[in-house]
Amino acid sequence: MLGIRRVTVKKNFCRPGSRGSTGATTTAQGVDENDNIKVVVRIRPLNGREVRLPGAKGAPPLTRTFAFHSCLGPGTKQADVLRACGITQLLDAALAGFNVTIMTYGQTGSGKTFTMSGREDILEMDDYNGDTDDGVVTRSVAYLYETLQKRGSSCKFRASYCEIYNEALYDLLRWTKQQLPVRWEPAKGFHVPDLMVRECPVMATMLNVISRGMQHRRMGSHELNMESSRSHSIMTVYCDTAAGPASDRSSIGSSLSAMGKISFVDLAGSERVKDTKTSNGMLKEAGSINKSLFTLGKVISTLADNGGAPGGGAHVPYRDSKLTRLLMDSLGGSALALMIACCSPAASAAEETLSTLSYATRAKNIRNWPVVQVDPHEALVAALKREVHLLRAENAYFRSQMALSTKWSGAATEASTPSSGSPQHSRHSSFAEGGPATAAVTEGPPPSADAASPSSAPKHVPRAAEGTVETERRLAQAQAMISQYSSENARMAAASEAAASRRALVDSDYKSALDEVDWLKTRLEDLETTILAHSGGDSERAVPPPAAASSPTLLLDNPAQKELTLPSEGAPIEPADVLVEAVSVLGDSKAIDAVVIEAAGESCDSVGEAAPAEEDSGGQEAVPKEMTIEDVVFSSEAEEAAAEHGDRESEADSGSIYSGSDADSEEDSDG
Ligand SMILES: Nc1ncnc2c1ncn2[C@@H]1O[C@H](COP(=O)(O)OP(=O)(O)OP(=O)(O)O)[C@@H](O)[C@H]1O
Repeated sequence: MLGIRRVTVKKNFCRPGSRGSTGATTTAQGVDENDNIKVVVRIRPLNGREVRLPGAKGAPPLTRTFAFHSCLGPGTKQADVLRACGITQLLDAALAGFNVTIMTYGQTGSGKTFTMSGREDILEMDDYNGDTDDGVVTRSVAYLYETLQKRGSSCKFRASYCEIYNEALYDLLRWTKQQLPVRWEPAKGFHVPDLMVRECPVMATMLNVISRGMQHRRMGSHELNMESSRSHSIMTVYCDTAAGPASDRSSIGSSLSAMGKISFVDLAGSERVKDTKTSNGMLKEAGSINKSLFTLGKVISTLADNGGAPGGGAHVPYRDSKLTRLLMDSLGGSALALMIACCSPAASAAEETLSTLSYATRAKNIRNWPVVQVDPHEALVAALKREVHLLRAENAYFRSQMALSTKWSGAATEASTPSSGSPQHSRHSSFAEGGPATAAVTEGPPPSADAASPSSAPKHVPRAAEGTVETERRLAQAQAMISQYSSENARMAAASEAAASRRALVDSDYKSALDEVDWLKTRLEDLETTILAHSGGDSERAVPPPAAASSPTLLLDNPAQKELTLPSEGAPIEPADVLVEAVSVLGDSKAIDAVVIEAAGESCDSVGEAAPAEEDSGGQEAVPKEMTIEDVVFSSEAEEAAAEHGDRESEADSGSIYSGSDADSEEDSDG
């Protein structure tokens, strides 16, 4: 655990819906024109098994201070959450045509589901009539219907409920094990075409949707052997406001329908994989959850680093996971977003709490560009502009990736010729040499008006009744650009993937080499230990070994060959020194091609230098001309094997000064 003693969360420096830190003006719906994601922290009460983070007793605590839009302590009631988080303003905005996302984030057991859903199981009871534990979803739904009733306006509500588990998306209103695809369409952005969307003319139907979704979530977790806490759930309420009092529509400035929607997202636990009890089956699950959350983190970081908008040429990896595809509009898009970061006050959760707060702090920097979803044509133009912008950023990203790959593959890429016709070459040529699509995109007319960044997007969409021809022209232009970018990006994505897999191959080779080096080091250390043991340990090593009669020797434990005579004359070399040096050579060069042996101020290479073949005194077989690391290692293995088989007697018989540790130590101490 980190040395965290206390995490202080400062309360309320900017109330949601009020004039924001950006200084932007606030509309009638309490929505800033350039509205950062709102982040609220909720800390749940301790449960009976937990211990609070240590207070100020004893050593002064290390304190990290965070600031959020609002902070709800353990005493906050469920009934107060809507108001304290500014959710009622977001719901009003949804009724006025904005897209709204409310998500809970935090480690497992931190209170995400409690905050979002309360106890949804009781919704299924016949006599349900509201409950003190009701969560954000149920209370929001009640607020929506009540507000409409009070205003006397009409709104067509529809709802869908889905779940992402192991990067597979399931419909919770029509539970089957069938996975649904996520698709992109200019008018809708990323969406799930086959998801069931149920009309909810009355609140009871909406509550039924919620309870049915929860029921299927539980059923899914049973049938797919999953834990619901390991999945992301998204409940969406669509609000199509057709008509109403003029006051409701004044800020929209349109007599057309407003098409708002609210997505309630209960994210999977953010705890790290190492903390999950991972059996083999669970590893994939943890990885997939992490992939979604990891990608969410990357998206948030990229957006936060780019001033909150998907501009600045940075590639925002929305497409890397299903979750981020579906949340694309909520992060740096035209939606209003609220993140409720849930934390545990327990000492055991301090590290995760810190991580959650850091994550939430980054999310706070993301700026969205709320746009009322009013006119279908204008909405389409806005969506296309954003798509063009994102595709352009993605295009630039793939180009940089391909440039890297090209540089990396070097000679191999240069060697390919136009006539080779290999897929690799054709991909390369379309990128580097400018295929037709590339040329069309990069050399085409500057799409300034149609591919403007979100910063130049209209803050409020003007009436769509006029300028239909112009709109159609812009639509056609944007669609043409998108298809160009899409096809080019698809080609480059494939090429980038191929390059990545080649890189992965090399990485894996490199890793194998490193593993081998590690293994060799271990074996060398084993050998050193064995030799030390045989030579009587450190105390004996302090005593210089007796001078050899002729040349330095390094012992091998092959029973048939006990000594290797080195080519140079001089004092015998202590095996441990030789081995230490060998290790350092391996460590430095990561190559197993030489062992430098230092002895008596001299050095000689034992590997690569041919040592004269000699017969040992026993007239046994010749000593090999070269000694390699493998020789040393294998001799160690042979020695261990010999030791295991109680073969030490024969080693002692060989007359080696390093064999037969007992005998040696006696000899040395005598000496
Ligand atoms: N604010 C709170 N007040 C009282 N009890 C709470 C509060 N928040 C959470 N709890 C309780 O703590 C426990 C864990 O909460 P919950 O299941 O919501 O966590 P979670 O973050 O959704 O976990 P997971 O990711 O595993 O689903 C539950 O028993 C819940 O009732």
